[in-house]
Amino acid sequence: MLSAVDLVALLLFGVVLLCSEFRTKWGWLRLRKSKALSPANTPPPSPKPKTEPRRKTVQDIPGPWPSLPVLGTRWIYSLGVYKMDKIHEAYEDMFNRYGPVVREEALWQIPVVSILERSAIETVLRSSTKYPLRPPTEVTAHYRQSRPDRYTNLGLVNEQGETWHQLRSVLTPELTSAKTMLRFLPELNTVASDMTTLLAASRDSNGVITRFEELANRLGLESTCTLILGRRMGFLDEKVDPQAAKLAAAVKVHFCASRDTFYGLPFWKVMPTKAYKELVESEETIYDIISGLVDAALAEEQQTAQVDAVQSVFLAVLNAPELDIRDKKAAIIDFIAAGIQTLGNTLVFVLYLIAKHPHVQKRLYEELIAAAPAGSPWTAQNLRNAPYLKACIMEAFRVLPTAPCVARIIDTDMVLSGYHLNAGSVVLCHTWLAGLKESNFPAAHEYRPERWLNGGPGSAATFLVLPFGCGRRMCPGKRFVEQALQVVVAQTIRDFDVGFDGDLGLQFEFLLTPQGPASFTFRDRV
Ligand code: HEM
Repeated sequence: MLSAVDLVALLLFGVVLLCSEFRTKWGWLRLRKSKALSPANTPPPSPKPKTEPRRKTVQDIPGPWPSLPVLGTRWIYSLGVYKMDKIHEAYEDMFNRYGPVVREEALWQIPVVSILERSAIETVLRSSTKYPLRPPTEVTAHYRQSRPDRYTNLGLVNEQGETWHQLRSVLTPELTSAKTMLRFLPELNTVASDMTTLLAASRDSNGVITRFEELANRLGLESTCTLILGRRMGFLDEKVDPQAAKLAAAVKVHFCASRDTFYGLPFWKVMPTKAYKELVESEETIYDIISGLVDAALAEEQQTAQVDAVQSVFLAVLNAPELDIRDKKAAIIDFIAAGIQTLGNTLVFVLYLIAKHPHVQKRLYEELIAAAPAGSPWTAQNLRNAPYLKACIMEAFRVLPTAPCVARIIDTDMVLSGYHLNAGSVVLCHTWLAGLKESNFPAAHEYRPERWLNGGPGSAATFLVLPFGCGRRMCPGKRFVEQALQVVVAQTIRDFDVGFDGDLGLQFEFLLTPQGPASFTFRDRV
């Protein structure tokens, strides 16, 4: 039994820990930035006339209340006000309650500002500097720091500044290159055709596949591995590969644990909570499985010494002279892990929206068979002749994006929707919810791919439909994902009439995900 003194000591210990190395990284950044702008370092302001209204600051932004000492307002997700797996609904509700700017407070009562107005989103995203800052997933950063045997840095997703820039310039040129994607296209055709064979084989007698999301994740894994490792892995074989299932499950747990530690109360910083333990376990499973794949690919590479056209990303990463082998391995692991669920989710959303709009599916099918009759491959030219296909995918990104907002730590002071924010503030740009406002897109809640034809919907799209983020921190997988989706959706719609009964539910798992089981029907085209 703990005595009162023990309890007080424990409490003090917790507070000391929280105050020291476990303090939120962006909190320090914010303090550093604000110090540079503090009165001691800036010339005294010129006296203002008494009548001038007081300028509104971050403290004036409305939001959930009360903000608890140290813990801020994160309790709203832990104490039942909002559900952790429905955070997308929580933001919609908060914007309805408080208006287009909402302030939450993270640990240490650091403000996290959510914005909905197009002009405000544009101001933040336009102000991109040399090293744009995105708030790190602190829990991953914390875990990686505890494993120097595996990681020398926090990885491309979580690093900032010079280190991020160095990783980005060394690791991504091959992945983002148009040439790489062109060389990859024939291989992608075989992946897509294996996917449709798998779909045909997985149907019941009514053509129904009850857990289509699992097959979509296998497609994400197979196509990403083929691109990153330069070889086929067999994850689309009819028999479920236990390793693929384990990996996909670990990625899901990883996203959920990241969500729970990000939005929940930050006790994981002082003791290993359930979410933290899940994160560590999933991170290790992902590392071990992908590391095994990388080692096998490396061994094969040395035996055959072949330089295949589709091995360019793998070789480019492995041959990067500036990097430690731990960095190379971690980068390959991160790329593969980044591709599984993101691509899988997006495929479910795109096919769902097409299935729910038969006139869209009909028009798309007609375009596809005209561009590439059944049996012919998807070439760059065929795909150029399929603008409606691209419009269907783009509109799906607007209506149901996998990444519903873009996060930034602003690096200059700015005025957003009338509030003055200091450099160092964390801002969440809610591009998805903004893209569903009538003022930005007419008939905003309707799935209308036509709006993307003939020049597209104009300026509203530039900063609101950003499925891959924007600027220098934009997703390096963008080109690959766009091409993979085009080929797989084209192949699927050319081979099957796709149907979906009812409505697809949504879950928030750090990403927007379909709430399984997602039941699709795939009927052969006659
Ligand atoms: C549908 C699939 C995907 C979606 C919707 C998606 C979305 C995003 C978004 C929104 C960001 C943040 C961008 C920003 O802050 O401006 C991002 C970053 C990133 N993504 Fe993706 N992604 C997808 C697939 C992939 C794939 C396949 C890879 C790897 C091959 C990948 C690797 C990364 C990396 C490494 C970053 C961090 C980039 C940096 O900070 O410099 N993603 N992604």
